[in-house]
Amino acid sequence: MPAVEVKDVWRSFGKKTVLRGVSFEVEEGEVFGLLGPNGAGKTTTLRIITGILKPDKGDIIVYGKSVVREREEVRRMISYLPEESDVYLRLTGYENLKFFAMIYFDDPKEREEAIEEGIKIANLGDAIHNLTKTYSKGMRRRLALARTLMVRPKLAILDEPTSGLDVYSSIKVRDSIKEFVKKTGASVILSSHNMLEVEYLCDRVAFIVNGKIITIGSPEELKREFNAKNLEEAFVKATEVGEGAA
Ligand SMILES: Nc1ncnc2c1ncn2[C@@H]1O[C@H](COP(=O)(O)OP(=O)(O)OP(=O)(O)O)[C@@H](O)[C@H]1O
Repeated sequence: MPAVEVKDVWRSFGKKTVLRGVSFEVEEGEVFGLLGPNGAGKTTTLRIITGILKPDKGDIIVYGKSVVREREEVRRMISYLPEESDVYLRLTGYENLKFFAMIYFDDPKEREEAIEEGIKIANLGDAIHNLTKTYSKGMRRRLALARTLMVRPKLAILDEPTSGLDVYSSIKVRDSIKEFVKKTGASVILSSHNMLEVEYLCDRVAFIVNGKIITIGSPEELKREFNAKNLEEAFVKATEVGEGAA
């Protein structure tokens, strides 16, 4: 059984159809990337998988449970890093982690373990005890990622985890994601515009254009399929075909 089955998902906003029958599967322990031009429907797809948005048609099955019919059960398995996630600026990094651990866990031991895990993932050293309003963008993003992963979800959904970060912060974020998957065996679905990131992190990638999946494969398979030197070239070739066809 796949960890996640996205089945023929459709979604419109007003008259605009944004997702047109999106389907894909993600295995347990797999990092799956959604790549597509601006406005292709990546964030909408991710938000529908989390249950924040409802599909007009279709369903998503997460570890055997339907997002549409068993939303609460699914939500307990998922943790979501939105593209614009921010942290509470009047709290320290540590207090941010504690706050989220308190929302998530009733058991004090589980809470403490999550906070410890969050401190490790954020890897901010003594700055974890500083107010987050003094943090750089990269430090805030690492804290937001820590808060997302520390609760050990079975499925982490990460919307452009390194968007706007410099190369050093990006490397730290990517390494944390890799480490998380290795340690927990969880699945990850992420969206990104960064081809290097996708090649480094993702076992398989879906190219999405105009709300439709054009192709799915490992970075190596996609390069072969489009006779491309790198994923960027494969992406350009695939999306030109997709946009023309749409
Ligand atoms: N709540 C909403 N109301 C109306 N239109 C929306 C809403 N959310 C998304 N859209 C539209 O749906 C389309 C897809 O948006 P989405 O954010 O899913 O794309 P994306 O692939 O994540 O883009 P980007 O790479 O720019 O983040 C866009 O045209 C967007 O304007």
